[in-house]
Amino acid sequence: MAEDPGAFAEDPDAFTIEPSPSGRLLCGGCAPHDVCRLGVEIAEARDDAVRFEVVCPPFWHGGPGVAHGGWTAAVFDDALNIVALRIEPRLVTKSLAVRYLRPVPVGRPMDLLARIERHSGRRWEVSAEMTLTGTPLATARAELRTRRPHHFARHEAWLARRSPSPNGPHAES
Ligand SMILES: CCCCCCCCCCCC(=O)SCCNC(=O)CCNC(=O)[C@H](O)C(C)(C)COP(=O)(O)OP(=O)(O)OC[C@H]1O[C@@H](n2cnc3c(N)ncnc32)[C@H](O)[C@@H]1OP(=O)(O)O
Repeated sequence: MAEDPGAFAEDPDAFTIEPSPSGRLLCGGCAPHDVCRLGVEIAEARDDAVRFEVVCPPFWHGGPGVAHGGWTAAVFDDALNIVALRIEPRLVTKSLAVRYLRPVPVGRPMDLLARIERHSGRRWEVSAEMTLTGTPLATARAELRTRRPHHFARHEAWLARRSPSPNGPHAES
C-alpha cells in the first residue's frame, strides 16, 4: 500500500494495493511489515494468471504439521484478488468457495496458480489451485466485484448509523 495514511483517512476510497518498498503486493495489514505474514509470494505473472509460491508458517497450523483451513482460505482470497488486482485495483471479494482435498502441510513450499475465468463489468470470476509436487491439495473459486465509488465511506456511514443510541441497541439498517 503506497498511500500516505493521512490521505487514506481523508478519502478511504483512495485505498488500493500498490507495490511495497520491496516491490511486493501486500494487504493493508502486512504492508507496514513489507512481508506477507501468510507466506504468499508471487513467482510468475501472466496477463490472466499468476503463479505463487506459498508456505504455511508454523503459527497457522490447525493440527500437527497441518495448516488451519482458515489459512488456506485467506491465502486463496489474496491470490484470487491479486490475479485481478493487476488489471482492476479496486476490488472486494463477494464470495469464496474452497475445496479442501488433502491436508496442507506446514513449512513446505507449495505452488498456487490463480487465473481469471470471466470478467464482465464489475463482475470477476476467478479460480485457483494449490498443489504440492503436482498433487492438488485445495482448489477455490471466487466472485469479485469492482468497488463502487465511495465503498469505504459508505461503509463508515452505515457503521456510524449503527452506533449505540439512547433509543436502544437496534439502529436503522
Ligand atoms: C502476495 C500477497 C497478496 C496480498 C494482496 C492483498 C489482497 C487483499 C484482497 C482482499 C479482498 C477482500 O477480502 S475484500 C474484503 C471481503 N469482502 C467484503 O468486505 C465485501 C463485503 N460485501 C460488499 O461490500 C457487498 O456485498 C458487495 C460490494 C460485494 C455487493 O456488491 P453487489 O453485488 O454489486 O451488490 P450491491 O447491490 O451493491 O450491494 C448489496 C448489499 O450490500 C450493501 N452494500 C454494498 N456496498 C456497501 C458498503 N460499502 N457499505 C455498506 N453496505 C453496502 C448494499 O446496500 C446492499 O444492501 P441491501 O440492499 O441488500 O440491504
